[in-house]
Amino acid sequence: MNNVFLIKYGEIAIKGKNRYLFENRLVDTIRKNMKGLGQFIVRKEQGRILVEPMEEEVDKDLVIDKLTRIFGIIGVAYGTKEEEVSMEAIKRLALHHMKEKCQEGVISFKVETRRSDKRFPLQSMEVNAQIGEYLLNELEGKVKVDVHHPEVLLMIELRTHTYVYSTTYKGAGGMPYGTNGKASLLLSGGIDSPVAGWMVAKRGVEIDAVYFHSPPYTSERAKEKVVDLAKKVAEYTGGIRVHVVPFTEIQMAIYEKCPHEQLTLIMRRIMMRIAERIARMNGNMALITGESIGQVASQTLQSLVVTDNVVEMPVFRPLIGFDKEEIVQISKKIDTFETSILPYEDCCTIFVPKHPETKPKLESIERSERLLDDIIEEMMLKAISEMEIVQA
Ligand SMILES: Nc1ncnc2c1ncn2[C@@H]1O[C@H](COP(=O)(O)OP(=O)(O)OP(=O)(O)O)[C@@H](O)[C@H]1O
Repeated sequence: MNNVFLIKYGEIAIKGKNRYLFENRLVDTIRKNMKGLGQFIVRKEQGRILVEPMEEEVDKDLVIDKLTRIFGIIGVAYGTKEEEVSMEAIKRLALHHMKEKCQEGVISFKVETRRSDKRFPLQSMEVNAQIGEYLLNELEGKVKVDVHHPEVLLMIELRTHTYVYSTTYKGAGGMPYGTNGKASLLLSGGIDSPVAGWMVAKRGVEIDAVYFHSPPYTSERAKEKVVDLAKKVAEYTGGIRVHVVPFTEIQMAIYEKCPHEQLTLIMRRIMMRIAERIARMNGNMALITGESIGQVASQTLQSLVVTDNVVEMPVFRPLIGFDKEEIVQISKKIDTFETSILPYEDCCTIFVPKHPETKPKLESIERSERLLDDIIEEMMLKAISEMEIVQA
């Protein structure tokens, strides 16, 4: 009898001929994320992925915490396994499991069997009945069957081997990371952009991040905060590269040359242009931001349209229709909230105009940007050549 983690996956099971590619990717991600937690065998078996510890001592809670963060997994069960598929094997596992549950004070149970190996001579219902009866006899007086509200739902899975468990922990859902192309996230130190990145990564898109840093107006701590946020999101993805782009000179130039009510928008458009170039350098197909309609002046519909107009790549804004409270809820769930609310300055807030334009006209913004024509290309190239890449 061995301990085993059974991985249940959802959507990828319906991907037809591509199914094995998605499964293999999920197996790879699991292997990668288990590093540092011990030695494990990770393998596929008829619609499940099994993670088997090779050592006696594993921190079960830590492993479950890691596994339930991996995109593509909908549930993780911790149970026991016997090599053979037989009534004797099922009985050994079931009795062992229910004895442990009795010690925890459990008395009522129900047996449910999944028989993916149809060669097994008994039907699922017959297995349920026979194992139920066996447990009642073996644990006489200590347990009873309750088919409506059992304290323990004892699950038996008959695949190439026999598995028994009773608790399934909810997984992150979504699609296996890296199965849906690559995109660049414009990551600031706020609440929204880490959530936006997490949401797109959850759909299987591999992400890297671009952060615009404006020393001395933004401190080293502000930069570390952004890297910390990327690390939090990386707990779901298995690592994120953060491109830290020096932005002070560009910001000062905009401040000196352009109308102040247009500062934020022009700055945002230049951020987009630089991010698009970095994305191309990395073979990425799209940009991601944390904007939602109407949240601040630079996020009115008109502003978003003017921002998009400067790049060719599609810009994904997964939070577009979300209220702040809804975004906060997700950021708490994925554990970025506490870091996001740390009070370090943001390069956008420092140069914020007193009266920002809320209904910008593209022609007017482009006219102002022409004031930067003779310097901006060189400045953008310099910023990209001086950017620092931090592995989060
Ligand atoms: N310094 C920066 N570096 C990289 N991206 C940025 C930066 N500042 C803003 N962005 C991008 O622009 C979007 C809008 O920024 P803005 O400051 O208007 O919104 P916000 O509500 O503060 O967003 P967030 O909470 O993500 O900071 C952010 O979600 C982010 O994607």
